[in-house]
Amino acid sequence: MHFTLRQKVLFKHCDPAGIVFFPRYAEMVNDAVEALFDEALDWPFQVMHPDAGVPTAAIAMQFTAPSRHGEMLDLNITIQRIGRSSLTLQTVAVCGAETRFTADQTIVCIDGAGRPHPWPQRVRDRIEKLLETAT
Ligand SMILES: CC(C)(COP(=O)(O)OP(=O)(O)OC[C@H]1O[C@@H](n2cnc3c(N)ncnc32)[C@H](O)[C@@H]1OP(=O)(O)O)[C@@H](O)C(=O)NCCC(=O)NCCSC(=O)c1cc(O)c2ccccc2c1O
Repeated sequence: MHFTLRQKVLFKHCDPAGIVFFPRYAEMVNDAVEALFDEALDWPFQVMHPDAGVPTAAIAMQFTAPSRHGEMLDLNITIQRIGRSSLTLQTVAVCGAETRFTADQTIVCIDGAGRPHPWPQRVRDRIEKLLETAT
């Protein structure tokens, strides 16, 4: 694991059944990736834009147990692979010892025109350093 975002389950995340509605999980994953870029990679989205971006090219999610209002989730991100312009990540959301969902995702570094672009060397160096230090 390379980065964790702690997220309390809020009223806005829950459906009338009182459990997190799955699109809110996708937003939580994006929030965790945004925090990864800000806090671990020193390339905050607000600095990245408008000359670059990191859209999601592919994502698959598995939901293994429901989450309820007030619970605390840890979104644990593991960087799995860096390519020329792609980055493959896995986010596992846990509440205590229980896994609530897993997201396998590939993001792609793009330029201002929306085309794939190699990771800036400074960012690649930080990612490769993180890859050496998985916990
Ligand atoms: C993402 C694309 C620009 C890729 O374009 P294209 O397919 O033409 O690129 P290549 O074939 O050259 O591949 C480049 C690179 O990507 C890898 N890749 C491409 N597709 C996939 C895939 N389906 N699965 C896995 N990997 C893929 C490929 O292997 C190459 O890897 P290398 O490492 O070898 O370079 C284009 O497909 C595109 O524009 N797609 C639409 C993206 C989109 O609309 N996503 C959803 C909404 S946007 C979004 O969610 C979003 C979230 C954020 O957090 C952002 C943060 C900051 C900025 C923007 C954000 C954002 O838009």
